[in-house]
Amino acid sequence: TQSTRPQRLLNAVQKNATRGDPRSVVKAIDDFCRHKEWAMNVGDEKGCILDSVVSEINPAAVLELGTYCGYSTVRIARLLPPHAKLITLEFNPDFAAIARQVIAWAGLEEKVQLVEGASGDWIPKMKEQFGITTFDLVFLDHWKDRYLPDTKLMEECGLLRKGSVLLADNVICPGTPDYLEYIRSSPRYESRYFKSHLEYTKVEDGLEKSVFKG
Ligand SMILES: CCc1ncnc2c1ncn2[C@@H]1O[C@H](/C=C/CNC(=O)c2cc(-c3ccc(F)cc3)cc(O)c2O)[C@@H](O)[C@H]1O
Ligand SMILES: [Mg+2]
Repeated sequence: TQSTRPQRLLNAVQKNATRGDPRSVVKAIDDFCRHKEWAMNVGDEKGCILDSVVSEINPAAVLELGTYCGYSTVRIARLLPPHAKLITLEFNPDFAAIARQVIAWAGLEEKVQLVEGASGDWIPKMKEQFGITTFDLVFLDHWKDRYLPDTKLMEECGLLRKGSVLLADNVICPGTPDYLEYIRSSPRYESRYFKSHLEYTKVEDGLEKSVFKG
């Protein structure tokens, strides 16, 4: 049977990365996507911006929306302090299965809780299911038309505190116009655009970093 791109990406990790070495897992995926098959990981250029935001916040509780193959999950989790937790939501079971193996290869299972299901169903359950009060950082990288409804849902569920940071991928390409309009015009957020490029290409894209004012 034909393999899928995520399966071929996982094979590249298992072939080229060292078990327990997150940096080598990130490099193996970037090499695969740059030289073999493009895939929608945040990538190395935007990934460095993600790294700097994570390091600046030093978060205890992170939520990632849209795991895909686990590239950004590994990028974030490798920088987390001991006892910090990253919860990542993924509703495609095939992608979730690949991501679990990528996260395991990096040796980061202890820091990551991959939850299979739709963000809209799980965001309201975060407190009761995982004992989360608020998130210090949320990385939005799932369907682009879900960024805005899920942000409003997180507000309603009291999952954001004064200083919580939302970091959104792809605000230019493919684009998230309704989310950008909302977050940039809302008095409850301080937003900043980090200009970059679409992963593994020269096309413009960027990350929008928004701090919740409470
Ligand atoms: C229902 C809520 C919900 N709950 C839980 N999981 C959810 C979910 N909605 C989606 N997922 C999962 O998240 C991932 C989807 C991610 C969607 N990402 C892009 O579409 C994208 C595209 C380009 C690009 C493509 C082609 C181009 F030409 C240019 C750019 C570049 C990028 O960086 C991109 O992130 C998958 O694993 C979904 O299963
Ligand atoms: Mg993306």
